[in-house]
Amino acid sequence: MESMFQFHQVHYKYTKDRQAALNGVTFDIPRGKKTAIVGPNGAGKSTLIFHMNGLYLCHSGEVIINGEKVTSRNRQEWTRRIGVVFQDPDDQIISMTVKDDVAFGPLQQGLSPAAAHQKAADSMKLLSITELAELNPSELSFGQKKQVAIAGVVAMDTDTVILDEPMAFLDPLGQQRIQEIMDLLAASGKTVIIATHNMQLVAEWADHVVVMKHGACLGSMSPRDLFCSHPDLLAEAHLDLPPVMRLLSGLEWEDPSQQPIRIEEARAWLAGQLLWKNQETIRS
Ligand SMILES: Nc1ncnc2c1ncn2[C@@H]1O[C@H](COP(=O)(O)OP(=O)(O)OP(=O)(O)O)[C@@H](O)[C@H]1O
Repeated sequence: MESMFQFHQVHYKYTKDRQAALNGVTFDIPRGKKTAIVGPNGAGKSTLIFHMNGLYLCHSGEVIINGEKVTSRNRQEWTRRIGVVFQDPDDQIISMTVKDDVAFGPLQQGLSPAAAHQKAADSMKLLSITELAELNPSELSFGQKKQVAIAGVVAMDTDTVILDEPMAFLDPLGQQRIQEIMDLLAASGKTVIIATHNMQLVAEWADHVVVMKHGACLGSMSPRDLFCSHPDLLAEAHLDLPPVMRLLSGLEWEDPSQQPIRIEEARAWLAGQLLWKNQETIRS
């Protein structure tokens, strides 16, 4: 599997007197797949994301994007080529109207104003936020601002889209719409990466998962391997099983000799039916 991102022993400290936010992080993220970065608060997920589009340069180690090392010379190119939706939309929204804000990224990429505004209109339609187009972003709710920030990145039509906590503050309909858009982006061959605390979303949606804690990568694997074979890693990162898997982990036979098949296999099979039904069938 080809890698879109390779992190090798990456270190990053915000200030000299504080603990490193990234402390020798090594992992790969596959190209053209759906990856989730998980971990408790302060694990370093957002800091990792800031390294994925050249916004931050690591203090030691290397970040390789699409086979090319990120340096001070090429970092700005990655900012145009990798679309990132920040956790806080207020860090991202800068224009006086929603439509200008959504068109900002395509304009920065060099599109004509007419082409950029067409991309913006298409993107707002996709997110069902066309009615917000003429408003000033400062008048919007947090969830609406998040949708505007996502529309701005979708309008850039980059090969890789990274979303930091894409579902935070969205209502169920808004969450469903964003998940559909994440699927649409992935189905068109893009690499889609999210940082999330939502383990059900990881189980249902991701092909690959990176587990972070205290600025270190504890593991990089498929969700199935994480949830079925490495519950120890979940516990170490203070993460929970998805609700369906929690239910299955309570499944016990009173007399183990009466078990029709091995309990681990039964759980894995059921999880496969409930969570990974759209993905390759679970190994028996
Ligand atoms: N601007 C900053 N200045 C100083 N320290 C920072 C800054 N931003 C983050 N940190 C520190 O870096 C570490 C990693 O933070 P980061 O935001 O990357 O974690 P996270 O996994 O995204 O957390 P969350 O799930 O809460 O969003 C934390 O210890 C945090 O306090």
